[in-house]
Amino acid sequence: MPSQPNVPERTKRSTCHETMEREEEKDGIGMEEYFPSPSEPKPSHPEHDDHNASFRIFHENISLEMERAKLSTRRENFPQCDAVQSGSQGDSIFLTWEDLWVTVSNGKTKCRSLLQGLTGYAQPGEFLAIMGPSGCGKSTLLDALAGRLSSNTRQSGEILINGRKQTLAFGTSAYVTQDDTLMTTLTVREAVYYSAQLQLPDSMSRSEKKERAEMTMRELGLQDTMNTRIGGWGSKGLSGGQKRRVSICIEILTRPKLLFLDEPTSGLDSAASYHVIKRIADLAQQDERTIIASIHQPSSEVFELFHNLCLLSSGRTVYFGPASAANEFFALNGFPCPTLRNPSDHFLRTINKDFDQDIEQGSDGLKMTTEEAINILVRSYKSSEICQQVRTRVAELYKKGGKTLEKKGSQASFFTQSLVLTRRSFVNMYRDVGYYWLRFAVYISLCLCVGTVFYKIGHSYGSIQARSSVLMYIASFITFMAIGGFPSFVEDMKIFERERLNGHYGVGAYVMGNTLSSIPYLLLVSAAPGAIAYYLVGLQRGIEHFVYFTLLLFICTLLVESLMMIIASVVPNFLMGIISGAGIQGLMMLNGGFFRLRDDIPNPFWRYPIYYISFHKYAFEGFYKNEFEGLTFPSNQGGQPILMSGNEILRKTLQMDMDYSKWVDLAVLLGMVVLYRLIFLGIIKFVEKFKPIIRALGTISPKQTTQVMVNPYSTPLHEAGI
Ligand SMILES: Nc1ncnc2c1ncn2[C@@H]1O[C@H](COP(=O)(O)OP(=O)(O)OP(=O)(O)O)[C@@H](O)[C@H]1O
Repeated sequence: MPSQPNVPERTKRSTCHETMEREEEKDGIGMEEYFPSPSEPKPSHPEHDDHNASFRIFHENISLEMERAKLSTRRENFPQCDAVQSGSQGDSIFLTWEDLWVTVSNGKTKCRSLLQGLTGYAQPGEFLAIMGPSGCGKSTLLDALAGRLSSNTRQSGEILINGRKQTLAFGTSAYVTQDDTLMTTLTVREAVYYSAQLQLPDSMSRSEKKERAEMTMRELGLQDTMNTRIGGWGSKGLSGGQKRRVSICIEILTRPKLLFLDEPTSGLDSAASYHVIKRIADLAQQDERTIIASIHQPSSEVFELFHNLCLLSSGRTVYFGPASAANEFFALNGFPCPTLRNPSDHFLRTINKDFDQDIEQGSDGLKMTTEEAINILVRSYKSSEICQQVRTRVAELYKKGGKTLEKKGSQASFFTQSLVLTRRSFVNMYRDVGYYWLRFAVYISLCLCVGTVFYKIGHSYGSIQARSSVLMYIASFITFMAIGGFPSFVEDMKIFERERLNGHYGVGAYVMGNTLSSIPYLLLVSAAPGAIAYYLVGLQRGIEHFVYFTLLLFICTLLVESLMMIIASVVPNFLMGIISGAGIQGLMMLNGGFFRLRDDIPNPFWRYPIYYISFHKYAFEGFYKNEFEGLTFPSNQGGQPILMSGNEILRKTLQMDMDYSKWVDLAVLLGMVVLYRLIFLGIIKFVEKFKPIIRALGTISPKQTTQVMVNPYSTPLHEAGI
């Protein structure tokens, strides 16, 4: 039996791992009884002899499989696949993880282990399948390996990429997540083609990119749905399985060196599953890519495409090794797969403890609970030769080392990325009926209402009050309505996050595309409804006044959208985001100088910082100056008919800053738009940068782990000399 280095004293163990270990032991069945180590002499008994003989054969088979796996990675000259991959020979990626624990804490005392001391590897040319019952930790393992664990988790153990501690970010790997985050308004062809343009190098011609996109779509069986819109809530388009294939298609366009797939076959029928997995397995074998995928219920044909299998149950390794040897491992532990059952079904049924079921073991049909069966397999695996070989391979890969990963990301230029993103975002917006056309209709209706309520406002004394009200309504409420775009921004942010993490484009190009694409629409909603209100109300005549009015309305709407983009990047939740946005705007509106004149505000906090950073101050000033300057109104003071200039009203009655022109107000608002967009850029750029730091703060080093929650296999293999 392989000795486990540095097994700590039981007394030192923390509550969390202690409970877990006790769970393992409570069945009271020693694994040696079921799956003796080949190195241990056993009493001579015909049955034992048979068992030992088959056991030896099993280990020989496994050794052969492992050797075959090693040989495949020793091939020095990886084939050059095509111009796009441009990966120099030998720059493939291998991953090793050792004693990997992931925990979440549900409070001060409770701690739950999602992954418990996993060790394994994934190497070029191989497809590693992660299987196990729902909730066993497959996605958590993928997230941990891809460096994408959520911040409430704690990780310990070592994950090495090419034998070094380095991060996988922005295009060094691709990750097809469990959820399909796609632009619902695009057709399949558009979605894939835009992605190809974003990711593939400028040196490739448009037709080559198109060809690559079409070929990949055909490989994934999407040829009949190319012109179908993806669809989403309220507009049915593709089926779940078709969306899954679009997500995979987008990520394999550039043939990434390391590909993570979380349940790539969910929603697919068995034939589609086979073809999709076959394509991915081909990618691994022919192109020497490293593929790690979590899979539910593969058919036997699909199962045969896996090189290695990692079988998990409640975060523990039930088996890690050649997929072809898993059946024998189960059989030797007394859980042979019935002749007519698919091996993967059999494995999952044996280790799924979510449902009450009895498992029969061995030829005598000894009945036991699933929990007991899992404990037998987990212990048997830990002490087995194959586990030892996996650990040896991990140590070998560690010693072998490899290249430090270069920052990859998109191979298209900033200009191409910005252009494609602008175009894509524009297409997405104008096809979005709710965001675009419904909002437009509401703007038109509201402006018609404004026009009819304040129709032909005139120049009487009373029109001063009416003018102030209508302009205040336009400056605050009409611009406030830009908040309605928030759900689209949240969806955009989800797509951005996926594409950004997979290195499809840079943050700068995204912000540029996002800003440019919204300009035509915002100009339209400012000009058309604005013109209706302007002329029905009878605001000051003159093209200059109308142009200023439209420009100001446009800048204010752009500003509110920019504010909502910032909120969407921080609070990616519809309800919370809309409430936060409304709250901020309400605060700014209140302190913008209309509801209470600046000098009358008693609290200096509202009177100074908030008043000056409130964009409503500049919006009110701009609209008022544009309207009142140059007009005269009769005054009723003392019953004498005196004419009062608009400037006087602004200065004396409304206490507005008249030291600068209305164009300065417009310029300040434009500056605010730029500032808000820069803040948005900073957040999405630096939040990503800070994530590894936040994660690192949450990461417990192996040393701390031994102190805090003693881990039975905490010494790295290479340090242990394995
Ligand atoms: N960030 C987290 N915080 C709290 N619990 C988590 C977190 N991530 C995962 N879990 C829990 O860990 C367990 C494993 O989750 P995971 O998503 O890895 O399972 P899975 O094997 O991929 O399941 P499925 O096949 O159903 O997708 C689940 O019980 C889940 O609730």
